[in-house]
Amino acid sequence: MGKVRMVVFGQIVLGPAGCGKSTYCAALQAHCASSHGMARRVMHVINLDPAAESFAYEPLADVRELVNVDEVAEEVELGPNGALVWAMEYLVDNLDWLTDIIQEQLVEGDYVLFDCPGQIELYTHYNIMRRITNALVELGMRLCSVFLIDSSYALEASKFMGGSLSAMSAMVQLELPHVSVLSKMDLLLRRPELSDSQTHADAGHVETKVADDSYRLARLFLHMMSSDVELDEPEMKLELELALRPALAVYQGKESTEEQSGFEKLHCAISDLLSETSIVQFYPLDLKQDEVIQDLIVQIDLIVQYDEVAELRIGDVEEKDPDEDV
Ligand SMILES: Nc1nc2c(ncn2[C@@H]2O[C@H](COP(=O)(O)OP(=O)(O)OP(=O)(O)O)[C@@H](O)[C@H]2O)c(=O)[nH]1
Repeated sequence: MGKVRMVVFGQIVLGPAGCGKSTYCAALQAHCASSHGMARRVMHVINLDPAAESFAYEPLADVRELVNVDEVAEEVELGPNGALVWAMEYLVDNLDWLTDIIQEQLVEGDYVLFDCPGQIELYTHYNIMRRITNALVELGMRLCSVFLIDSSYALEASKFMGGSLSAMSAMVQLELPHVSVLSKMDLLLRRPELSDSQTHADAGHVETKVADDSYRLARLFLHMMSSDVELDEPEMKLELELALRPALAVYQGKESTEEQSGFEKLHCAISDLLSETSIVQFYPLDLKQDEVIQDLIVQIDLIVQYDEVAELRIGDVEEKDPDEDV
C-alpha cells in the first residue's frame, strides 16, 4: 500500500562536524516552546547522526536505536568514517524506520528538525542524503536545507570559500529550498582582540583588515537586527552585504597578474563568482539573541509556506497551557 501524503514541515540541518547543528536544533526547540503567536509550535527533532554522542534536545526519534556507529565499527571492522557511511547506507536500506515515525507519530502541520551527521561526503560523494530527503518529500514533507558553517570561517578567505562551496554543493545535490547560516556569531562578536592589529601582525595586513571589518560589520548587523533599524541607506546596505561575506573581500575584483599563482587566480575567480551571483548568502546567527532566531524562523516559514497550514492550528497551540502537563 502507498504511503499517505500529508503536509509536515522540516529542516534538514547540515554542516561540517562541530559547526553547531545539534545546538541549533536544541535552541530552536526551546525558542519555539517559549514563544507566542506564529513562532509558537512544537519543534520535533529527529537525530539522524548514528555517531552522535550527546545533545541537549528532546528527540522524537534517534537513529542510534536503528544503527549505532560504535557497534558497526566493531562488527564490520571499519574506521570511524567508513562505519558512519556504512551506518547511513543501512538507514537508507531501512527507510521505513524513518517514514513510519513520520506517518505514525506526526500529524498534518507538524514541524521536524533533522539533525544530520557532519560528513559532507554524504551528499558530495554519495547520494545518501539525497535518497533520504527524496523519501521525505514523497511523503508530502515541505523541506528546507539549513547549512551551517562556523563564524570563524568568515575570518579566513580560504576557509570561507571552502564553506561556501560546501553549502553550494548541498544546495545543488539536494535540490531543496536552501538557507546558509553563519553559526556561533556570539564568539565572533566577543573577540575584542580582533581589533588589535598587533595580534595579527604575523598573519599579514590583509587578514588583519578582514578580521577587523568582520568584527565591526557583524556587530553592526546584529545591532540593526535587534533594534529594528530600517536599512534605507545604500551605504548601510553595502556594509551589510560585506558583513555577510567579509573574507571574500581579500580576492574580490582582483585583476589577474603574471605574479599570481594558479591557486590565487582560482581563488579570485571563485570569489567573484560567489559575490557577483549571490549564489550563497549567509545568515549570521547568534543563538543568544531571540530576535535573530525568530527572524530566521520567519524566513524559513516563508520558504516552506508554513503559515498556510499553521494558521489553522495556531489557536489550538495557544490555548494549551504549557504547564498543564507538569
Ligand atoms: N559559543 C557558542 N558555542 C556553540 C554554539 N553552537 C554550538 N556551540 C559549541 O560548539 C560545539 C559543537 O556543537 P554541536 O552542536 O555539537 O555541533 P554539531 O555540528 O552538532 O557537531 P557534530 O555532531 O560533531 O557534527 C559544542 O561545544 C557547542 O557547545 C554557539 O552558537 N555559540
